[in-house]
Amino acid sequence: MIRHLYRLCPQPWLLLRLGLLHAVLAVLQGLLLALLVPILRALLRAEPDFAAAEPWLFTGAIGLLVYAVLTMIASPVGFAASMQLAAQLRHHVMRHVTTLPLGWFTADRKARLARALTADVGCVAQLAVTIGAPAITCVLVSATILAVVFAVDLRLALLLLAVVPVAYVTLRHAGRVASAAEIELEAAATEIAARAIELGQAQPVLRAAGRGETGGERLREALDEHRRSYRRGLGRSTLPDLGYTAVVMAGLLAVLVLGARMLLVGALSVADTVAWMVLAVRFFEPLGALIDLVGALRAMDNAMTRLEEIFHAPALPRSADPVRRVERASVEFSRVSYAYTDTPALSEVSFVCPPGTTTALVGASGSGKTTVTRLIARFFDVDAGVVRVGGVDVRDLDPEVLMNEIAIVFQDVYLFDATIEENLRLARPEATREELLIAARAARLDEVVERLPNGWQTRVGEAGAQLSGGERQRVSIARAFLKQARIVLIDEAGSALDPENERAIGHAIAELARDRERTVIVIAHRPTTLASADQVVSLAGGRVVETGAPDELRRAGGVFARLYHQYEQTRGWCIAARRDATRSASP
Ligand SMILES: Nc1ncnc2c1ncn2[C@@H]1O[C@H](COP(=O)(O)OP(=O)(O)OP(=O)(O)O)[C@@H](O)[C@H]1O
Repeated sequence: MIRHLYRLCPQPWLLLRLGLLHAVLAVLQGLLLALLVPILRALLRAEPDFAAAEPWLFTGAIGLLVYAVLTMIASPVGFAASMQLAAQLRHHVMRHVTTLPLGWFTADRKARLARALTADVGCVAQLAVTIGAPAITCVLVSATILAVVFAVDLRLALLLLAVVPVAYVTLRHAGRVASAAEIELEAAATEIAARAIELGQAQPVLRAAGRGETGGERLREALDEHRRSYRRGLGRSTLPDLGYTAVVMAGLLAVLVLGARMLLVGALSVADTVAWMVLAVRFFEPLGALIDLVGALRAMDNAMTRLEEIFHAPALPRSADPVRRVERASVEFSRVSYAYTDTPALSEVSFVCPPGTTTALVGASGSGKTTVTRLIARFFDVDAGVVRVGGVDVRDLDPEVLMNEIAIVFQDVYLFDATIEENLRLARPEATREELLIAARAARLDEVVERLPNGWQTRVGEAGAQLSGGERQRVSIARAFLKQARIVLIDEAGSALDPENERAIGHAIAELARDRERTVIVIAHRPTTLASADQVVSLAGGRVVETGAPDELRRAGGVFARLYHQYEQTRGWCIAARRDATRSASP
């Protein structure tokens, strides 16, 4: 367990100091109790010898003073160690998960991550101090008393020692049972977290289906299972816990009976018998307390194992000598294949986007367009082939350099619950006010900001809920401008936006593409975006079926021509529908 903790906590100095402090306190406590032997021998006799007891009493008083001071020091050290450990662990986990491929983030793993950052880190940081330290004290107090008794009376020491292996075996068994119960309970708690997240995310769907109130069955099942796990765990732990307590109590009873018998037969003096009884009680008392600590220690060990599982999730490999400069903003796919599961999402995909051009990716739903953009941003690594940015394999590029070169405009833009300015500055925190305004103007975000009650300081709400989908996308496009990334990946909204957002976003994308320094790759749905692209890459079933200039492909009458026709028709219907709606609304 200590090795476990050391592996997880790379700077364990505070913890080490705390452990040492508690070890000293425990040994001191044992030695102070040992003073009882000479003190009682001097005082419990027909004519008490105060002079003989005096130096021991004085030593005891000094010892108690030192003990009190060390106890006072231990408390803030424990608090600081717990805080430091929690901060280190959380930092460590967060740094690692940012290097994981996006495929790692399944719903269950996200729930596990949430539990790891809250419950597991909290458990390790708190228990290492509140349970680890008392456990050291319990073991060392008993060990010191045993050593003292060895020095005073070998027979009594051997008697105490005889209890230790039996207690150890029963304690180990109780610990194992508690550990298994904790693992089961934590799995049930993680399931609750996953179902709660799912219930929150699925609210719009459930309400649309009229099941807003009844849609929580899966969460209810998870809660019931948690309750059952808890009960099962309690049931399983009761007997081993009682077994251990019985061993300790039996040991204490045997020792007390033997002490009384030795007194009666004259083998022990009254003073030694009283000292022996006190030492025996103080030997067994901490041993007995270990049963309450062992469950918590096992829980802490399990939490560390779960944290380690996250650390063992393989990060995207980093080149030992990464390329730190991208010369050209070109993007190239060379016979790229990729599969999320068994079915390939992309097969042998090849195309080139020269620097400063705009490439429109088209294809039916599920044809692999989003996967292409994810591979450029290296959310995952290809199974075969190579993705190159500026002529360099993205796996050889420094991840930070790659991310600096790329800006992504998703269809569903996630905004943080902060002000609109803070959300924009995420792209470049050091940007000047002037740069912020230029980016906002280019993305037509300035019109949105003007309308908001607190302008730039308006909070956008959780996940940006205060803004419409189109407005959120404008924030995302403004981020791309502000970042001055040379490669921009855009997933244009497929569903119809309101006319104002549609016009604004159309202009903003055209503005992005106008810059001849910038390479734009857009999953395009709007005929104007398609028509203005330098080239079109048509995908079907994860393969490239056509590449060429939009006009050429329209004349060729293939996949692109069909899709283009469909998009035009959809737009036509939308415009007609809007016109009808406007007419019927007018008096
Ligand atoms: N995270 C994932 N896990 C498993 N399979 C996935 C995942 N994401 C996409 N796929 C599968 O990979 C294939 C390509 O998906 P992709 O999202 O790239 O298509 P797309 O052309 O962007 O579709 P759409 O236009 O509907 O967004 C599909 O068969 C899809 O089901």
